[in-house]
Amino acid sequence: MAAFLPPGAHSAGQRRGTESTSRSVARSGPFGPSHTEAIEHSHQRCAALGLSRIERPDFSPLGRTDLTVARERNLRLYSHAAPVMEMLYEQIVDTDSMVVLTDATGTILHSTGDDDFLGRAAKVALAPGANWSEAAKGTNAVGTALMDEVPTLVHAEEHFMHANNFLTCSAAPILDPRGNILGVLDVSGEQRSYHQHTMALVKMSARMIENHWLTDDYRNVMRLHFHSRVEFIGTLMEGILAVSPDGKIVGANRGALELLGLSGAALRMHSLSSLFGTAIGSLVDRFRSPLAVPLPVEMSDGRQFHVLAKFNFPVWSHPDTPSDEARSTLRQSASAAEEATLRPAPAAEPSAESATSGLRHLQTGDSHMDTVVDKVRRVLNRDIPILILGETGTGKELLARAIHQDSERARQPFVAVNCASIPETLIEAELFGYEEGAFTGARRKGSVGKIVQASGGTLFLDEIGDMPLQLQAHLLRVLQERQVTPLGSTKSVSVDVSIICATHRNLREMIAAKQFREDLYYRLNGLAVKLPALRERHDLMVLTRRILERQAPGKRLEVADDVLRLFRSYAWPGNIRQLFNVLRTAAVMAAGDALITRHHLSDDFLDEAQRAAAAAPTSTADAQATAAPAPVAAPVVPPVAAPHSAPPETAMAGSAPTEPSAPRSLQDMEIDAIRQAVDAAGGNISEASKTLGISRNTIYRKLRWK
Ligand SMILES: Nc1ncnc2c1ncn2[C@@H]1O[C@H](COP(=O)(O)OP(=O)(O)OP(=O)(O)O)[C@@H](O)[C@H]1O
Repeated sequence: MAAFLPPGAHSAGQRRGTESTSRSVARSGPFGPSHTEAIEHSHQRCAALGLSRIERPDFSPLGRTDLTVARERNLRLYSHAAPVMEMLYEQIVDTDSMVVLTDATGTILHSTGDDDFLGRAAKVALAPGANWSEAAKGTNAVGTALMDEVPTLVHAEEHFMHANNFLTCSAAPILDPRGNILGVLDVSGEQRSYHQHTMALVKMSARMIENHWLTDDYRNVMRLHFHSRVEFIGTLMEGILAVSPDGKIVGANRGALELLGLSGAALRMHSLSSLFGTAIGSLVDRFRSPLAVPLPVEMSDGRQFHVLAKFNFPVWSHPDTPSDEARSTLRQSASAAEEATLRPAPAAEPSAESATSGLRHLQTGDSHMDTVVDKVRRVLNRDIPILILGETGTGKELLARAIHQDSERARQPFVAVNCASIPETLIEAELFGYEEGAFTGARRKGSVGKIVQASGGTLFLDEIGDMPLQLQAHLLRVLQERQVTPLGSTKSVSVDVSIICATHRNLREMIAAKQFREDLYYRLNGLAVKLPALRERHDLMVLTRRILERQAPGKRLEVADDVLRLFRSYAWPGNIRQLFNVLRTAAVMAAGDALITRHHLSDDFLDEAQRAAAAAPTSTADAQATAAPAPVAAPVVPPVAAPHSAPPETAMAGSAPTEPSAPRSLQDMEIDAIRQAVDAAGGNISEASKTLGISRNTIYRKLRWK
């Protein structure tokens, strides 16, 4: 008997089905044998985990703050997914259904759907904040799609927990161009609302999000749009490859993997010439013209595709770019060596990416940040592991990316692993990879793991403090031996990765509490730098301007004085991420207006900021003096909020008029004057330099923290 029932024949069967065990899942139900097999495997996993089928729904979703943090962490995913979710919902409106977006751990970030159904769904915790991983909810489309990493339908009684049997759910994982899971898109509905087209819609929608993500990630490198049928280029069915300036394949969408029949890891071994027998120079030549038509190419096994190249990088017009003549000679036989010849000299080609994302872009007038950047620059390319400390949202990942971007490894992958967001049981496999069939639930073909994926490039281990203790020993071994042995394998793979770690935790305290290995700590901590909290920074204005310019390019949005005062008095617990979110909303709300006022701020933020301002009549700078933040860029973990440890600059910052006046040096007063001028000029250093009658360089020099 099928444990699930075809649409329409639900009630009696459903009651019968509630008594079934995993063995009673259909041998071959209406959805086909491979579907049935996947559900059976999932049920076995759930049974092995000791889950109960009659468990009551877990109503302990994330608290509001944790959900906010989860949402903020996944803001980029949501910004790509939101319009697609809306469109998807339009297709299923009034069908007792909802659209769900989860993060990579299965935590629901957002949902949209029919009101009645949202109410029913909430009764089984199918609502934002709840986690729908298999370990939490048993077999379900989101959790099982995350385990199997493929689009997954779970219908009615196929759900492991009986409470969920009224649902039919179609979910597709959303992957980034390097194959990392970003989250899951799901349509869940009343099981009677099952429609066979739903899964196709979900898959197409996930693909749309992935394609947007890829285009966004690689807007500064060449993108190849291809298909075996020329009319499919530009549709959701097309393959997209991202090609680095030296011809390496650095990213691919799902369509590309399917069309080429290659895994992401296999594709990364290819270059443009080994794949399509063509060199990047010839594509640049051909597709420089907007009228160029797709180029037919042939793979070494005889398969034919049509290729359209898109690029917008200035690097190709650089004088060092080979001449057309040189290119045409090289074009005769496109080998990897030739591509290397085509590569412009590294020193002469700052890519468009690095033009907006390198370390210098983090220097926005805050002397703490200048010190951090200065320290980091000194160890760049020296094979010294960097440990980035700082509160959540202070820009740790951004700094790590900037370090990679400015390093000699910039052309190689930057692979980020968030040790806190991967379930503990999966971190080991995720990092070190695994052989085919290494453990239950492993993908059939095995996986190379993030360390190997980062080979030649940078591995960013975010939230390293959350890495389980036994894995710390494994990681230490890998770092010492520079060899990885995938789970279930006896063969080691040599790796060359630059390591950057980050954490908001106090690792020293964790070492004292035996939660973090001291030997690993010293291995990871070649240089520790601490990013200042936003409330400690003195470039709020510049950051605000910069973020607004990004959010509303060319609109020259200004911020009303009282809003700026509010910003300055607020403590920004979510740091730059929170500022970014507040401004993002404000920029949208202010569409058509030139000035951001309180009306454009979300009520939530306004309430909180006003309350904070009322409670603390002095400025944030005053607050800094009392909060005594930790010194920046300390060699090892500095004591967070250690009393009386304020660095000299903090003391300066605390010298607002309301502060009981301690004797101040001429130098302090000079710096105050500069800060005021920079602030009055809205962060515009040139303008401030004119007002003060000193050069821009002098301003930068004076503001640098010594
Ligand atoms: N200097 C900056 N200029 C503009 N935006 C920034 C800056 N620093 C950080 N941001 C933005 O703030 C957000 C958070 O940054 P990021 O993810 O790097 O912080 P984090 O410290 O790694 O956070 P978490 O600890 O939660 O992982 C991102 O949207 C990032 O683009």
